[in-house]
Amino acid sequence: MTNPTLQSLRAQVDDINLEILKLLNERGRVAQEIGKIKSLQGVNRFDPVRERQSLNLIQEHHDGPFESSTIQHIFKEIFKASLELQEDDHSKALLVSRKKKPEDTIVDIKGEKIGDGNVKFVMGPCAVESYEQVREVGLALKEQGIKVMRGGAFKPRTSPYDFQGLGIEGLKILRRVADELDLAVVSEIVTPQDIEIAAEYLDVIQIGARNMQNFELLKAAGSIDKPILLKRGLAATIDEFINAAEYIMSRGNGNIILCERGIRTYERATRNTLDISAVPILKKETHLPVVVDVTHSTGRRDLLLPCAKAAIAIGADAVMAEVHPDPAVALSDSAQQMDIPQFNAFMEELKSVAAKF
Ligand SMILES: C=C(O[C@@H]1C=C(C(=O)O)C=C[C@H]1O)C(=O)O
Repeated sequence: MTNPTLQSLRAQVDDINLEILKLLNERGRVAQEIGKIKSLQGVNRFDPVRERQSLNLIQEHHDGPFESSTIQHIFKEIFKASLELQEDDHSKALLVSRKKKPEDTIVDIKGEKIGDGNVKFVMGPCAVESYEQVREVGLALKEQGIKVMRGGAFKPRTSPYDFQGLGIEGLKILRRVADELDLAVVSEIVTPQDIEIAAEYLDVIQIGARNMQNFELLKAAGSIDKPILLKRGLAATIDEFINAAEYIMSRGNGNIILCERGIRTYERATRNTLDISAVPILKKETHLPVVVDVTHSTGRRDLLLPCAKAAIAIGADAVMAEVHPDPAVALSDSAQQMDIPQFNAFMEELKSVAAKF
């Protein structure tokens, strides 16, 4: 049985809620008017002095039962929401967001269109070691009809004593093989000074996980006319990742491919934890194509295929993985690269999966 007093008190609360609602919206409209005036005057919308005055006035009239701090908190939330209302949608939506551009961005890499609805593959050795090594992998890619080859020339390694890459020499090898075999090449650049020269040799410039928030590098990448493959930082949230892409786009370069490559968690069974749900989130929040790097996310050869299948099933635009003619003697990442027969088997299986999506 419902208590009649409780019922009538709840009816009162409902009436008050509606009154508060009406007043909040009225207040919102007034704040919007104030916002328009401020925008005409060219002054900052956020006005902490004014907010302090309002809080003081509220405090003077406040006599419980709520704590003063509770009231201050509630009103600060109202100020914050009013401030957001004053910002037009235009300034709130990021350039990389779907809100800003509903249709998919397709990144054209020498005719290979990433993000056109068909799954693509970006394969190649972890590091460029020699012309012969890159050419052998390039030929295997060609056999499989793959157009885009990856290969590290500047290698940001955890230990300073590990192989650091061949640098510009490595970029030259990539270019030579790419020209000979009509491939496109992706490689990582680690400092803004190298961007211009790298652009001469590469078709896509990669910004690696460790540099995802190297803002000067992002700005430099935004100022050139080359597609950028941006990897998610090892401990970056999706929001930070999206904002890193915004750095590039806000400088004028909208040809960006996002790469989920695993994040650091407590789990040690894999090198990183592949955040597979980041793929549909990024596709929903942004208009940029998304690739999944199954090699770096798992660090395990036996997991490359199942994770690549998952990536395709969940809507990734491309799969990235590492191939080496002889992984056992590779100068980096020998435990996770595929040899050429393994790569061929991997591709055969994936192509049949990709055909279903
Ligand atoms: C509405 C204004 O803009 C902002 C919002 C405020 C509010 O909601 O009370 C107060 C100050 C500003 O930060 C204003 O300046 O009056």
